[in-house]
Amino acid sequence: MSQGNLNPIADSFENRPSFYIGQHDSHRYDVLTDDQYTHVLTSGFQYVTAPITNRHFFQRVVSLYKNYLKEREQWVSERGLTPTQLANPSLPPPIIPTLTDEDTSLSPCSHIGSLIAYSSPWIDLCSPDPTIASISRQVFNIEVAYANFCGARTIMVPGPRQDGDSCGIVQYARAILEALQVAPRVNIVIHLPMYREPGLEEKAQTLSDIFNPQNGEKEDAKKSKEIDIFTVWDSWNTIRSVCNYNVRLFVALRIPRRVPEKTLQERWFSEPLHFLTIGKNTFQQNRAGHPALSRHHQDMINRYMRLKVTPWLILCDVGPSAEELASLPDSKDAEFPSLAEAAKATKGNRKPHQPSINAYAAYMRYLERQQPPYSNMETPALIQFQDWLQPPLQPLADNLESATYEVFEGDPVKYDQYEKAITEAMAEWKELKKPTSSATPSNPKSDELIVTVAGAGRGPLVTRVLRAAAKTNTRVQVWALEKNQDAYVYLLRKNKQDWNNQVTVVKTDMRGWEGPRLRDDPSALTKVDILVSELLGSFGDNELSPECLDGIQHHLARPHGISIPHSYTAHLSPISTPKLYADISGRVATGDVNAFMTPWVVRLFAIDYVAQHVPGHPRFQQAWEFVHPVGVSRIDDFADVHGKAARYATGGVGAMAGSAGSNDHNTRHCHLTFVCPTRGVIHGLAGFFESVLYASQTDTGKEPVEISILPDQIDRKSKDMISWFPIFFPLKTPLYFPQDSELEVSMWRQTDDSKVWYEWLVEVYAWVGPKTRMKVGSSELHSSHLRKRLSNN
Ligand SMILES: C[S@@+](CC[C@H](N)C(=O)[O-])C[C@H]1O[C@@H](n2cnc3c(N)ncnc32)[C@H](O)[C@@H]1O
Repeated sequence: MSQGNLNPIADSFENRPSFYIGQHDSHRYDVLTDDQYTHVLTSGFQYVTAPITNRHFFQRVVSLYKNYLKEREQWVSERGLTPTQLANPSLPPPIIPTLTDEDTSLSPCSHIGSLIAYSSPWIDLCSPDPTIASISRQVFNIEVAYANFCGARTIMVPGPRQDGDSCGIVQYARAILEALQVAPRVNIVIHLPMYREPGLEEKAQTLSDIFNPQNGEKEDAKKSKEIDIFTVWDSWNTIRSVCNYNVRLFVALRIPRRVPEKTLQERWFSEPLHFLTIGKNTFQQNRAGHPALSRHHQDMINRYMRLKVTPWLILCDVGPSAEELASLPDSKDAEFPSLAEAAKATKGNRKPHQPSINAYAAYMRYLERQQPPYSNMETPALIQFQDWLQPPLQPLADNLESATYEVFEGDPVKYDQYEKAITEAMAEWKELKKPTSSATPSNPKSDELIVTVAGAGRGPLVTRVLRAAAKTNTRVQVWALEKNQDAYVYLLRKNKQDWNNQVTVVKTDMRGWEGPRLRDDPSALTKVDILVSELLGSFGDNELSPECLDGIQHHLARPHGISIPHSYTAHLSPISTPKLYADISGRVATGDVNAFMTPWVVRLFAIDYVAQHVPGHPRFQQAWEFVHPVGVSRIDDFADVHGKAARYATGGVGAMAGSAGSNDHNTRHCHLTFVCPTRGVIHGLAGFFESVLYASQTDTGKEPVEISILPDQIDRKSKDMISWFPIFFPLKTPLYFPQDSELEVSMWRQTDDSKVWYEWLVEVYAWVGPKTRMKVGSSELHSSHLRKRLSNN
């Protein structure tokens, strides 16, 4: 027998996502009684579905419709209606009367919150027959309103039975939109298969099957042999688009018997999944005859369970069956079991009449324990950040708070990489026997390197500079510059307490700094040998690192001076992210009118990268690059001639109307082509950056020291680095693209000399012949509202 393990690093202490397992019976027509409900819970489930109406209501609706058909015949025989008059669409339609207590066993009970109300599968909201469609909508509205009255929080609605019939799907979508208004508090969850898997079609008979069976046969004949695995997603996309990405609209995804290809799995991963439903026929039997899921199923479920809001699981038609529940003994009898019952129960190590644990639920519990434990990147705090929109920091315009610096400092990976880069730079400085800027005519052999940390914050990079110097046995004079007056106080204190007063702390904007002074002769200015800065944003240059470094690079010793970082690049990839789109739409509705014109910092998670990697067109593509120091700077040349106090003017007009063009060298433009073999919809562009902190100057084969937040590079270049989340450039309107399309992304980094901002546009081209592309869609030109000011006042 296994003993409880008290070792906190033992397996049993590792955290994993929890499974919340429910039970659904497609042949259940009434809400479970209290005893039945308890029975299901003790069989290993945590919640159940409950039909909103029962067979009595179904019969009533069927009779009503039959009577209506008879009535129409009477209109012909008794009132003499001609076929033309009978076809008049203004003839009275059948109206479903309100529910009676015989029509439903759902009521506002204490556990209503743990019941998932299930709307009737026999209606057909997509029916081409206007009468059946009308009856279906009426039934649906009656059910939704009643479940809402009872206090149900979630209503599950069987999805359309077929895709591709645009008329039916749009009718269905409209009905869902109405239901969201009828029930203003509940979540509506559409129960859909991942794809139309042959043999797993919905079996429940609908009004259309009863009254218009020939329509169904026609549809069957239309079905092609080839399976298009994206048709269900197409239907879902129509439904949620008609419902304006309502945040109360979710998917219950039926897990198929055959796990589909990754592209489809990822597409559903990005959608608002509330439930994963698994039918009995998805399970296989293992050698011992117990239910089990294939490795592919396990991997897919494990992935979906990593979502911030983990989907709930519903096992369908796996028991306890309606018959078993109907034959439960009276709860009083249960207290007095027969001898045979008592003996059986003792054998099964349970109380008499206590049900045995359901084999399917037990297997799911086993899978719950088999999930990989949460990794370092899945701490509760980091999980909370998933898909959470933050406006980007503006460290130049705003002064950061201590707590924000503390968050930066919590990530050792960034600082380790910086330390590595500084160490290499110092070591190679010696190896290459470069002169130092501390050398003077009176002390020409001075080997002290002048190192400046520009934008020192609370000083973590200064500490790393000192460590690198100690490691490489390099004598240094360190300067720490910071424009944030509060952080400056912190730096002064740190200098006394931790750095032994060996750092010169200056409160200044780096662009206005006079430069370092010689220790031997403080009246003389000198140059910087190594300039360390970390002014990088999620898109590299979006926190104005290029402009800030422009203003200090003239202090760098030429030709030997080194900037760490040496360079940085911005990268893009188009993404589907319905949840972020819904979130941003909600912000616009509540007054943030520029939410779609804001590049958001966000830990992208429930997203689908729609572009595939093909030769010449990777999934993540570089937008542009900045390299430091810049070899020629007109401002620096001007200052050399006229002195720093003289104001540089180009005398020209830059690329922007009204600008002089003094910052035009920091504008950028890119035009990128992404290839999408499968169809889909995009909601914006994911942005990333990488940076070469230091590239060896001695050994050309040596790997540069880099940091990267690119999903396909981060593990190689700076594993587990959490200092930066990606950036998201949203699109105001979701942009649909057909299969075999190309997404052409244009982006600009713009400046008018006083501000910097981004503009972006996406166009869709579809291949319509071996050599012909046709433009089939475009976004509008977006321009970032949060323009970064180049001055901090
Ligand atoms: C992203 S923080 C990095 C802070 C610190 N180096 C670290 O790694 O924790 C950037 C810092 O640069 C400072 N900063 C930004 N622009 C500056 C400028 N033009 N002159 C001086 N400091 C600046 C900000 O106040 C902030 O403290």
